[in-house]
Amino acid sequence: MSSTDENTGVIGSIYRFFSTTPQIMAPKKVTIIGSGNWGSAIARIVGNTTKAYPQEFDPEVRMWVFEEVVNGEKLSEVINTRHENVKYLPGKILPTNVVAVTDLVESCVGSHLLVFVVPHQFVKGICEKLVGKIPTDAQAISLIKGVSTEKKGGLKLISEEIKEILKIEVSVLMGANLAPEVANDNFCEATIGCKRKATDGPLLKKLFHTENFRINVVEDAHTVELCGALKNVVACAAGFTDGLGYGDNTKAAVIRLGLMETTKFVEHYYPGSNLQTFFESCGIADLITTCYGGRNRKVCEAFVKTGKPLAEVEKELLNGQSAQGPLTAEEVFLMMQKTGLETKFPLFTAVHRICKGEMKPAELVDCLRNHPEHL
Ligand SMILES: NC(=O)c1ccc[n+]([C@@H]2O[C@H](COP(=O)([O-])OP(=O)(O)OC[C@H]3O[C@@H](n4cnc5c(N)ncnc54)[C@H](O)[C@@H]3O)[C@@H](O)[C@H]2O)c1
Ligand SMILES: O=P(O)(O)OC[C@H](O)CO
Repeated sequence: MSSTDENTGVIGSIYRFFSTTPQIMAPKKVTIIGSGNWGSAIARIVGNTTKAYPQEFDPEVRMWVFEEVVNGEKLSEVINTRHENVKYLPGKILPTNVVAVTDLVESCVGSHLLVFVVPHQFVKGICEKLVGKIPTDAQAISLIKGVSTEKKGGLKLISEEIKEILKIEVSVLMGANLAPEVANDNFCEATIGCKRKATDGPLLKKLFHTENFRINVVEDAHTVELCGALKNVVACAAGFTDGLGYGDNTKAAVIRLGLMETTKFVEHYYPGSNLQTFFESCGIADLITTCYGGRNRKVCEAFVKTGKPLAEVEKELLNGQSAQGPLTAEEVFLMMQKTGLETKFPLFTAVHRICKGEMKPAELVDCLRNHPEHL
């Protein structure tokens, strides 16, 4: 269009109308990528908030389901007819506007808000399948607690992995959120880490904030995400000390030393983090809940008590759910090893070595006793 067309006649009027009138945004379509224990619990919230804010969100929420057959029935069909994820969140009804879709690409086509909530080892493969299939102006929020499985050294967050592959903005949501308790509508808090807090924060908050799920939005997204990932490693240590028969004082020491290592780790990889972020739900609160009530704790306690391999106890205790701590401990250890940092993080390192059978669980307490925080 020439500058003359912009200023004169009917075309000029139309041009001026569209360039001066605020754009009416179409309601955004939301897809939940994942339908495990947390994916299903969050679908109960997102299904309701999208209905409550029709100007902001399209009320139909698609949920990508990794198909499996449960008691002779396809899980996706059970979800779409009885509105219950009978395998990963039995006994809790999902809102009827949450629709299970088994084709990943189909579940995301036209969606402007992608909620990633799968065990972290599956993220890369999922994102690669979505390249070129989602709107270029889509954004994502990751609820995944883990780090990238990329093993070439250096640290890569899950949000960075998603952003790198899909070229979209990625925020995170972490917090003290045991899925069964959230699905029970018990009061709790969560933290959204959003680098574009002013522009994206309000919409993301609307998608998750409810009476019983209180959201705080902060800009320090790297810290929020790393707190979520590393607390799973600390939870393993808590499980080991539980398995060894130590009490709550020992667990409190695990939590405190785990927090000290977490702050140091974040400071090493993302200098300039905000100390206040560790006092959000994603920080100290998640450490507490996970070290008392989480699956990582449970599996690691049973590992010590039974002497069975971790994979076996996970299978026996979690019915297809996944404990992310041992894998995260390995990924974190490999990153630290590259730069000779492992001695500075003895708790993280010990968790990895115990999971791998290179160290006896009982040696963890020596490691806590000689922790650099006591020197
Ligand atoms: N469960 C919780 O209490 C909770 C709370 C907060 C955050 N999180 C985090 O949320 C993320 C997802 O956890 P979750 O509890 O929803 O999952 P989950 O532990 O219930 O994992 C099972 C899910 O993995 C899927 N799956 C299995 N094989 C797959 C494959 N090859 N490809 C893709 N998916 C596959 C299953 O279909 C199922 O949906 C994790 O990072 C976890 O740390 C969990
Ligand atoms: O059951 P876990 O150990 O995966 O922990 C679940 C949540 O992350 C707790 O906030």
